[in-house]
Order: sequence, then structure tokens, then C-alpha cells
Amino acid sequence: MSQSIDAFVEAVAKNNPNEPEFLQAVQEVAETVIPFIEKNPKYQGKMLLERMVEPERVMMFRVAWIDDKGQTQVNKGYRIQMNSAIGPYKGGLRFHPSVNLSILKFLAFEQVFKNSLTTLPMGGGKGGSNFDPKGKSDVEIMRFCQAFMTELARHIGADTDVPAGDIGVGGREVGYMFGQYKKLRNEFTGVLTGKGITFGGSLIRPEATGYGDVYFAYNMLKTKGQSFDGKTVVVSGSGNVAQYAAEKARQLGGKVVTLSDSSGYIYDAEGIDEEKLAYVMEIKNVNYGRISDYLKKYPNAKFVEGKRPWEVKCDIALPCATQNELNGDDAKTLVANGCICVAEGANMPSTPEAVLEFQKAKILFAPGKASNAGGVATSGLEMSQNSLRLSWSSEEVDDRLKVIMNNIHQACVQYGSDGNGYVDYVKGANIAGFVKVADAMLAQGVV
Ligand SMILES: NC(=O)C1=CN([C@@H]2O[C@H](COP(=O)(O)OP(=O)(O)OC[C@H]3O[C@@H](n4cnc5c(N)ncnc54)[C@H](OP(=O)(O)O)[C@@H]3O)[C@@H](O)[C@H]2O)C=CC1
Ligand SMILES: N=C(CCC(=O)O)C(=O)O
Repeated sequence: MSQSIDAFVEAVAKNNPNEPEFLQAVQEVAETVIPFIEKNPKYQGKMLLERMVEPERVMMFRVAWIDDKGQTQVNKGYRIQMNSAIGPYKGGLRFHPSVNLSILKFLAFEQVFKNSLTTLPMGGGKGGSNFDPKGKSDVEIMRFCQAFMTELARHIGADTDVPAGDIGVGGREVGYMFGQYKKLRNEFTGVLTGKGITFGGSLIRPEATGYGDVYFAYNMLKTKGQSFDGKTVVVSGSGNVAQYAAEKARQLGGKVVTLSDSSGYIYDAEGIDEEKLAYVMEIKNVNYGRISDYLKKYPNAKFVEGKRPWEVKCDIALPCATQNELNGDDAKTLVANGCICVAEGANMPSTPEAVLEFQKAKILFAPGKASNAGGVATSGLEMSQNSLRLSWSSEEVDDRLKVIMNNIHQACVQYGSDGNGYVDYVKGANIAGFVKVADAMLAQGVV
């Protein structure tokens, strides 16, 4: 790395000790944006990146609630209000035992650049809790969501900060939090996205992240005269993003052969067709079961316990589970097996070593801030519909989603092309995301 990048990253590490995930996200941006700043005087000497890595506000709070046995439970709650230069803070809420400040700061930092890429007026934020939804009853989930929102409601609003879903937070949790917010503030607004269709939710929002990931991959493949048709697709995860990435990949002619969860992955050589995916959705969204339950109905499939799906030969890989789920060895295996395209559906699923392998092999690689932006983009469209007090059809929303993903791809090509036909989508996404936020920060003064 150059001296300026080294110095910047060392300073951030010193100011934010023991935050490895946050530092990882900052380093990837710094390696591409600092050289850009060094070539563009208008961005020099303004401490823009130094300000961007410092959250505008961080809320940490206690969440106390009562479980079904009458026992008092206590969890940590957070909301990171990272950057509001181009719009109200916007970003998901993650409920997972691994949640801590480092993970939420990485997610909030990524969100700033991702939301900028969508071209919609949304700043960046993220929040959540170390609450583990697994094994909790529906009523315990409701009680936790109500306790969490009782504190969070002080800090959010339709024109201030608009949370949504992420790992462990789906439509059910958003609904319970929305109900509590409305009770406390006596306001019916677009304060959360991912709401139910009958109370302001947008059609296509559940599908949007997974669909958008595939739309972005489609755009990348098209630059090489390729498509999903006839391709073998490996997907990780089996939650919201993975389910709909698998659905859209199949609809475009791909054969999806894996899905995973934290206990391992299933491999179905015949391909996960519409009926099989519907069963996965029943397992995960209705019964809150394990992906290994897939074999109860489809015994010809394999369940590989404790492993990740990257050992399966494929043409296209869609990591849709969690951060750092795909390392350097996994990347080497994918490339050696002939994989031509990786589009991140999750946030920062590839380690720096994996990204390096993909870039060395010059395969099509899309960072999550670009390829998984369909979710937050459709959240932005939900906010637009709420402001208009109108609801658009599925086709209207899906068409707008496609246009947004096409625009993000174009922006990455504009800033990431090397002039010899290769596009560094990491560089393109980071610089394209940086420019809009930086211009707004320059115009708004030192605040
Ligand atoms: N929801 C959204 O709108 C968006 C989400 N994302 C990102 O996509 C990814 C998935 O989110 P989403 O689908 O919403 O979440 P879900 O909770 O619906 O699904 C998460 C999936 O990832 C698996 N997973 C979680 N942690 C681990 C782990 N440590 N090791 C292996 N597997 C794990 C889960 O398995 P298990 O059930 O066993 O925990 C589950 O299959 C996350 O990185 C999220 O930040 C990005 C953009 C938008
Ligand atoms: N979890 C999300 C979606 C955030 C949102 O829809 O506000 C993400 O972009 O990582």
C-alpha cells in the first residue's frame, strides 16, 4: 500500500481499537479512494475520508425484556448514525449474537457508499442487537422488538433515520417494531421499511436484495457476452437474500445447486427448482427450521455438515449469508473450478485475501455495496411511495429496481475501468459512492 494509505489505516486502527470488521471495510475503501483524492485537488485537504470514518452519532442502550418463563433478559442495543450528507440515515437492523460495535460500524460505513450508489436521497446508518432470535417464541420476539423500539424510537423518524431488516430481522420483526413506534409516537409514517403490504410496505421489497444481486451479475456477465442461461450457480445462505437470489437466478436460466446456513450446506445436483425453493421458504420463513430439513423431502440431495458451499464446482457464486464467509482458499477453489462471476449478496462476505484472488484471476467480481444495493434501493422506493401515499405495482417497482441496478453497474464501469477491457468493480463502487457524498459534505461546511 502507499504511505498515505498506510498512515490513514494506521490512524483509524489507533482511534478504533479492537474493531477488525470496521477496519477491514475502511481499508478496502481507503485503498481505492485515497489514490482518487490524490488525483483530484477539490477533495484534498478537507479531511473528507477522515470525517466519513467517524460516525456522526452512536447510540448504545440497554434492552431489558421478560422471556416466556418469566425470567428477565438483558441485551445490548445499538444505532449507528454514520452519515446524513445526502439524506436521512438509512440502514438495516441486525439481531444476531455476534453483533457488536465493530460489525455495526462496518455495516454502517458500507451503507454510506451503497446508499449513495442507488442515486436515491439516503444517508448511511445501521443498528441492531446481540439478541439471538433462534429458538425464541413469537411472543418473545414481539416483546424484545417492543423493548428495543421503546428506546430506539427516541432517535429515529421518517426524515431522520429509517431502519429496516438485515440478519435476524424480517417482516415479522419490522411489523412488531412499527407497531411499537406508532404506539409511542402516535405517528403513522414511513419510519421503517420492509413493512407489511397492508401498512405501507412496498411490493418487491422482500425480493429486492436477491433480485438486485442477480440483476447486477446479469449486467457484469453481459459485458463478456455471457448470461445465467445454462450456468451452474452456487448460493450461500438460505435467508431473505439467498432465497430470492436463487429464485431470480433460476428464472434467468441458471441451475442453483446449493443453499446453506450456519450448520452446513445442501447440494442438489438436479438443481433447486421452483417447488424445492418453495419448500426452503416453508422451512425457513414458516417453521424457522434448518437447511438440513431439505433432505426430509428431497433425500437425493446431500447435506454437508460444517462446510461452506464454495467447494462445489460452479460458473457463478452468490455469497448471501454473512461477512467473511468466503476466504482466500475458497476463492482459489472457485477460480480453479472455472467460476467466472462472483456477485456479493451479503455485506462483505469475501475476505481481503478472497478479493485479491478474484482480481488476480480477473474474473467478474462485484462488492456487496454495489451488487446487494437492491434491498436498500427498494427501501428507498418504499419511502417514496410512503411520501406520495401511493403504492406502485410489482412490475413498476421491479422495473425501477432494474434501472437502479443498471445505473449502479454503469457507475462502477465509469470509475473502475482500466481502459483495457477490465473493470475493477471494487474501485468503481467505492469512488462512485464517495463522490456524491463528498460533494454534499463540501457544500454543507465543516459539521
Ligand atoms: N435483508 C436485506 O435487506 C439485506 C441484507 N444484506 C446482507 O445479506 C446477508 C444475509 O442477510 P439476510 O438474508 O437478510 O438475513 P437472514 O437472517 O434472512 O439470513 C441469514 C442467512 O445467513 C446465515 N448465516 C448468518 N450468520 C452466519 C454465519 N456466521 N455462518 C454461516 N451462515 C450464517 C443464516 O443461517 P442461520 O439461520 O443458521 O443463522 C441464514 O441462512 C447479510 O450479510 C446482510 O447484511 C444486504 C443487503 C440487504
Ligand atoms: N440490510 C440492508 C437493507 C437496509 C435497508 O433496506 O434500509 C442493507 O443494505 O445491508
